[in-house]
Amino acid sequence: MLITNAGLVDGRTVDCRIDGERIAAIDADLDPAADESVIDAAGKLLFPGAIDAHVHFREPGYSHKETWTTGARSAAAGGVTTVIDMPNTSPPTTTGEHFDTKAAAASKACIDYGINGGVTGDWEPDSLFDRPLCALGEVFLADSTGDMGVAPDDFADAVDRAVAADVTVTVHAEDETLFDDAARDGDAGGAGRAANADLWSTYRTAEAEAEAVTYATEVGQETGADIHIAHTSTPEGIDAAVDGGATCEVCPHHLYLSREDLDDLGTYGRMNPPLRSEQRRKAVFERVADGTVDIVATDHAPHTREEKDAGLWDAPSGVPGVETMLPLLLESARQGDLSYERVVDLVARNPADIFDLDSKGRIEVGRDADLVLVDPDDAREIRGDDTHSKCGWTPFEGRRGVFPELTMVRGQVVYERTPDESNVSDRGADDERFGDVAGENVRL
Ligand SMILES: NC(=O)N[C@@H](CC(=O)O)C(=O)O
Ligand SMILES: [Zn+2]
Ligand SMILES: [Zn+2]
Repeated sequence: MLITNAGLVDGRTVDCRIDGERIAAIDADLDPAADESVIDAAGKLLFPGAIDAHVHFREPGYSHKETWTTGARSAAAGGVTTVIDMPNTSPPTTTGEHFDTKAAAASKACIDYGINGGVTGDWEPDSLFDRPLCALGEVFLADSTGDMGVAPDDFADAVDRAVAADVTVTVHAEDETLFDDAARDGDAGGAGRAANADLWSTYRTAEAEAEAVTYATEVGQETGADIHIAHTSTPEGIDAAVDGGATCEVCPHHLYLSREDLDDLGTYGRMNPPLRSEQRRKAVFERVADGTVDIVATDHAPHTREEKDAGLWDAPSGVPGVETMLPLLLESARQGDLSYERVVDLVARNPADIFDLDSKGRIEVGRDADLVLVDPDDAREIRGDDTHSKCGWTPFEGRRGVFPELTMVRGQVVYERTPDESNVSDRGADDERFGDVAGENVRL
């Protein structure tokens, strides 16, 4: 297959030949062979497939929220060609046997995936490290969905094991002892409690994040571990990660939403760590735009509407995001708030480097043909109804995103949207098609 006249983020316009699963040639002018299919990409941008290093695809155990089929389709429709899945499923991915159960579920995905191992008081590191893990984590320094919080000493022991196995440790960094319990205990409750969603941000303090990041990086420096801090939500957390020699990640919701959105979102804006002030959000965005932050990943954490329609203290934490990450970043690039090169660094190049995905993350001869074709001017309204996650809602309703027209995993088309000239239509089932390629574990 030949993709012709494709714009790359470095400013070149190239033809790109795909042979089997790999990129075979990139040149200004390649002649199509007699039997070669050609995609004319004139006016379009070609990106390396995005790598979402932080998703919760929920199987096994919570397939009413998401499955590997629906999660992977949602990813493909958003230009994500590789995901790394977190261990807070049921059973949790804390033993070799439980890893195998998840691997069987993941084999239904139409995109590639890594499976992380998890840590609890009764995990089985021997059997777990025997399996093809992508990374260890997220290791929860505070309880979140799944109640997998670990004590600091258990964390340090787990990091030792990860160093011995030469595996990166992804950390959920919040220090529960610094939560503002008075915010929770003082809430009068009663009707309309969901309107108090801002209390979640008061409760899970910014200090709790910065303190836990510092602790995790200290353990990392003592042991020589590669520490990756998940979902940093504050400038203080990001700076503590950088100062401590760790890599760090920011989620789209902490980039594009703040406490000011909670009146509208209610419990649909409850996640861990929580939304922060508009001032902090801007400081986080600056650090993403200027290269301080290593990656953007989604923490795609779907829950059903029924589950979210509860009082603030009962609703589950987490929001979906795998389908809207690249579209939101491309809209920021369209607006001039981020460079296209930076977008590629954040969602492809850097996650590939941090998680040792050697065949991914760059458009280069010999690498996997994980590719995303985009019309950079085609911004559309984001609507939960149009997304493919089983949960069917998005915290970004009504915002704009630049969605892919075509997504390819190792040379196979996994998502295609028929281009629509009117530029005002929705994305909808009629003009979309999914391929049924089986994804592969990136560690096999
Ligand atoms: N972020 C969240 O609020 N929720 C995540 C768990 C997590 O990443 O902490 C989930 O699995 O629902
Ligand atoms: Zn987390
Ligand atoms: Zn998470």
